[in-house]
Amino acid sequence: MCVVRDLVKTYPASRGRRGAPGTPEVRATDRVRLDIRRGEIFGLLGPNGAGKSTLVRQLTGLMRPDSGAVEILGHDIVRHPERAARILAYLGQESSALDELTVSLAAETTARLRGLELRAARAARDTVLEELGLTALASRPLARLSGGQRRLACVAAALVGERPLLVLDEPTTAMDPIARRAVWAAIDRRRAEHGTTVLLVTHNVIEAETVLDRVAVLDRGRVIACDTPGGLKERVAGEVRVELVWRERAPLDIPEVAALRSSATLHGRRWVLRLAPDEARAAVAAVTGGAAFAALDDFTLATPSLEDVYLALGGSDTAAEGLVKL
Ligand SMILES: Nc1ncnc2c1ncn2[C@@H]1O[C@H](COP(=O)(O)OP(=O)(O)OP(=O)(O)O)[C@@H](O)[C@H]1O
Repeated sequence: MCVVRDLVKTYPASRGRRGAPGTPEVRATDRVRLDIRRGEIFGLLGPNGAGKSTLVRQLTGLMRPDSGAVEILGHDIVRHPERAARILAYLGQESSALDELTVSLAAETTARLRGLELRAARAARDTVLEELGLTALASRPLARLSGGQRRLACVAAALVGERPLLVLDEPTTAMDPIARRAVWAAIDRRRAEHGTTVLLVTHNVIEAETVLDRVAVLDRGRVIACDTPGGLKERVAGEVRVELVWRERAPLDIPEVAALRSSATLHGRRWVLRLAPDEARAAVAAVTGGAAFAALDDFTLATPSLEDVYLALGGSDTAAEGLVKL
C-alpha cells in the first residue's frame, strides 16, 4: 500500500541575525524505511522533534525529500507529488484553510474537491456529520467552534469522499471521550467496509495502544522499532511497572525512597519505575512498610504498557539498535 525507502530530509543550518545564534543543520528524517499494508492502522510514535511531521509531509507530497522513495498504491510520490491528493486524505495539525466555512460547507466542499457530484457530496456530508455527532453544529463556521469541535469538523472533512489512505496527524487532540470514540468508530468502519488504510501520528500512547495494528517508533529521524503493540511490549516483558503517587512530595530524606528516585521517571507527584519482579517487590515493601507509607497516596503494580516501551526506547537509539523488525 505504502512503501518508503531510505527517505532523507535535512533542514539546512541557518545563520543567526543581529547577534542571535544560528541553528545547526537538522537531519529530520534519516534513511526511513516503512511498509504499510492495506487496511492497517499504522502508528507513528515519537517524542517532540522526532521527525514525524516532516515524514508525513514527505509522504503526502507536500515536501520534497532530499533522497529516497515513496510509493503509494504504485504511484511514485516523489516524482509525482500532485498524485497524492487523489489517493489520500491528510489531516494536518492546523485547520486554518477551512476556518471561514461552516461545518456543513467544509465537508461538502471537500467532497466536491474529491470528485463527488453535488448530490453524492451532500449525501456524504450528511452521513459523516451524523456519524461524528456534528449535525447540530452544521451551520456554524469552524472559527466559532470550540477547539475539540473544530478538530472534529476537520476529521469529518478528512473522512468524506472515501480516500483509500487517511493520514491523520494527532486527530483527536482536544476532543472529549465521546468525540474520540466517534472518531475511532468512524475510522474502524471505513477499514471494515472499504479496506481503508490509516497512518496515524500520535503522542497519545495509551489511546494508540487500543487502536493500532502496528507502530513505528521514530527518534531523531530514525525508525528505532517497528512492530505490533504486543510485539513491542514483549521487549520489556519480564519487567513490572511500579507507579507511586505521593501525597505532596516524595520523602527524599528516607534512604529507600531516595534510592528509588534515580531509576524513576518523574511526573510531578507520580513516579513510574520499571523493575525486575523481585526489585518491584522490594520497592513496594520499602514504601508501604516504613515511614514512607504516610507520604504515599497510591501505588500500582502492572505489566508493561506501550508507554513503557516508548519510554524505554525513546532517546536511546543505541539500546534499540537491532530491534527494528520491518
Ligand atoms: N522548517 C524547519 N527548519 C529547520 N528545522 C526544522 C524545520 N521544521 C522542523 N525542523 C526540525 O526538524 C526536526 C523534526 O521536526 P518535526 O516537526 O518533523 O518533528 P515532530 O516529530 O513532528 O515533532 P512534534 O511532535 O513536536 O510535532 C526537529 O528537530 C525540528 O526542530
